[in-house]
Amino acid sequence: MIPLLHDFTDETVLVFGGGSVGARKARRFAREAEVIVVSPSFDGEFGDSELVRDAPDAEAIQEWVDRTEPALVVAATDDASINETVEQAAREVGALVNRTDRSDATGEDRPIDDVVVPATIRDDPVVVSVSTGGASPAVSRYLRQEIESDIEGAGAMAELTGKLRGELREGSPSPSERRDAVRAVVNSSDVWKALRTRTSKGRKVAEDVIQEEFGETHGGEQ
Ligand SMILES: C[C@@]1(CC(=O)O)c2cc3[nH]c(cc4nc(cc5[nH]c(cc(n2)[C@H]1CCC(=O)O)[C@@](C)(CC(=O)O)[C@@H]5CCC(=O)O)C(CC(=O)O)=C4CCC(=O)O)c(CCC(=O)O)c3CC(=O)O
Ligand SMILES: NC(=O)C1=CN([C@@H]2O[C@H](COP(=O)(O)OP(=O)(O)OC[C@H]3O[C@@H](n4cnc5c(N)ncnc54)[C@H](O)[C@@H]3O)[C@@H](O)[C@H]2O)C=CC1
Repeated sequence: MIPLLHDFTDETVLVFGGGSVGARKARRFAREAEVIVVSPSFDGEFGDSELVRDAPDAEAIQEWVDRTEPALVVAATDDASINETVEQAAREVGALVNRTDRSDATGEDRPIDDVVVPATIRDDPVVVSVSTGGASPAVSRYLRQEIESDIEGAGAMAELTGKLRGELREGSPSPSERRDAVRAVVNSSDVWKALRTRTSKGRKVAEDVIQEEFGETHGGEQ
């Protein structure tokens, strides 16, 4: 399986099943997409999702999919045959489908076939995702917890170097000088330390690193 990032802004995610799994997926996608959850009962927090109380049969499931034109359909009911119907309806319209009751782990012949939802750590705009390709979600959860503290400051670093590379692009450095300057900032433990301690010095420390880098680059070989 190959990871991709997908922008769900202005898109619809249609979730069937309002149990704890449906709720978890709904909360995740509601931060960006319009989420509609269809289920006869609801258990948990669904974020900003629209909740529709209904126990749709196959025909009604297809109608929901046709009407809402979702980018992604999540099958999260506790009924495998309903989840199968949801998957078929999603495929009918070319939507992505997430079968929450599928994995490659069991050795049974029920492959994932489409998308899995990874464990995710955010320090915006940085996002780290962990997947076991469906083999063991508990491992994804464990690694997510392990990695959480490692990426502290990464969001601030991405924002800072994003700005700096824009500024360098407007200035005179060549693309290779620019790359070296940005790499030097990202590799600098002083900059990371400044960003992690949230003193406002991060930018100043980064500028010093760039200054030093250009001094060396101009003096040495390219
Ligand atoms: C294939 C996949 C499809 C999908 O849902 O996208 C899937 C499928 C299944 N999960 C099951 C069980 C559990 N899932 C979790 C937790 C998470 N599951 C997530 C994703 C995925 N789960 C996809 C693969 C991801 C990958 O590639 O690793 C996470 C990462 C993301 C999220 O859901 O938000 C989230 C952690 C988030 C976090 O903490 O950060 C725990 C842990 C716990 O709850 O403590 C358990 C209990 C322990 C265990 O069983 O391992 C079962 C068995 C159900 C049963 O036995 O009935 C199935 C179905 C099956 O195996 O048949
Ligand atoms: N991917 C994951 O991370 C995990 C997946 N699972 C799988 O996900 C499934 C759901 O798990 P839970 O949320 O814990 O189960 P649950 O039993 O709490 O929730 C199932 C929901 O589906 C609803 N439902 C039943 N018929 C429906 C229909 N025709 N249309 C729409 N909704 C309908 C029920 O009312 C209920 O709200 C489990 O069967 C299991 O296979 C379980 C744990 C983790």
